[in-house]
Amino acid sequence: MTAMLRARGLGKRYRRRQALTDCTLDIPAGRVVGLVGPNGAGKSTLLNLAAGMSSPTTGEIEVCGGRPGSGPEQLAKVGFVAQDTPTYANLTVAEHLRLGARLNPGWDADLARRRVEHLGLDPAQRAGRLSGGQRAQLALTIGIAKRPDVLLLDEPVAALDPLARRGFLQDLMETVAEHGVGVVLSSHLITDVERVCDHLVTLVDSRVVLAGEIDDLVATHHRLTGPRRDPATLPADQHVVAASHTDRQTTLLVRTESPILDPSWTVGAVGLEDIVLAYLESPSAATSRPALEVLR
Ligand SMILES: Nc1ncnc2c1ncn2[C@@H]1O[C@H](COP(=O)(O)OP(=O)(O)OP(=O)(O)O)[C@@H](O)[C@H]1O
Repeated sequence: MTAMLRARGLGKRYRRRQALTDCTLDIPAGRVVGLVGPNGAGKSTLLNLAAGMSSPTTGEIEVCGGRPGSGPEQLAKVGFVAQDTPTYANLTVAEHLRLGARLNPGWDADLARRRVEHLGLDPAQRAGRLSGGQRAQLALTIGIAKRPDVLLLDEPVAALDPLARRGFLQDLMETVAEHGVGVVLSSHLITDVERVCDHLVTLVDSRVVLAGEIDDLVATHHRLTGPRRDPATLPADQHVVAASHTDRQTTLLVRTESPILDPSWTVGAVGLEDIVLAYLESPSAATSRPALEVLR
């Protein structure tokens, strides 16, 4: 099956700023991918490259088997809602939907109308008069109604209140279940990512430091607690992501595919948020070792 997103040595440089470095990814079709990382890590840069809004400085990227932005067929496959949720201030909600219908061959007018009704958006209201969250919902509605194979969403829930956020994520999951659309969404809310995504890509300082199926990532990371010990003495297949010590005790976050057999450790499970935070907190350690890629 054609990968939803495939990148090889992908890099993007803006003058003196390296925004994405040597990014290599293989994301299978139909996944819901959470793209996480600190401010300025390169998330929008990766989404813009995938949408064909900018071109790579180095390497290559394919989305649904095609080069981003390479023609009408490719453009129809990809829905993109940029971070600033672009809408036309002087066009009404209804005019946005008419424009969407005119520009997109696969437009689902019924879905768009139902979603606007459900959100309580006034079709006669100009987009410039909508609240930030309502504008985001309108942009998202257009992205979904286009019926793309892949939907790229740059911080889609950032402007939404908690109820609207939950509603949006539910709608998104329904769309995924009904139409099998793949999604890449960037977010700072790891709990949201854990709830709706099955695949994770973590960027730190322009590099991918952790990528893979979320279930696999959670299954291969463990918290070890035991008598104080130098992490360098661990077996080679136990990769230490984070370490903390008291006088007598050592606590480690390790990644390993193998069972932990050493009886001096108490082994505990680690949630996705703690795993991601550990990688974000130690960017130097993350960049000095190869990114973990767990693929089934
Ligand atoms: N058009 C541009 N011109 C120059 N530098 C840019 C441009 N776009 C992004 N950058 C730089 O590239 C780096 C990555 O930015 P990017 O917007 O991809 O980060 P991000 O992970 O999406 O951040 P955030 O979470 O704050 O949205 C940053 O250092 C940013 O300043």
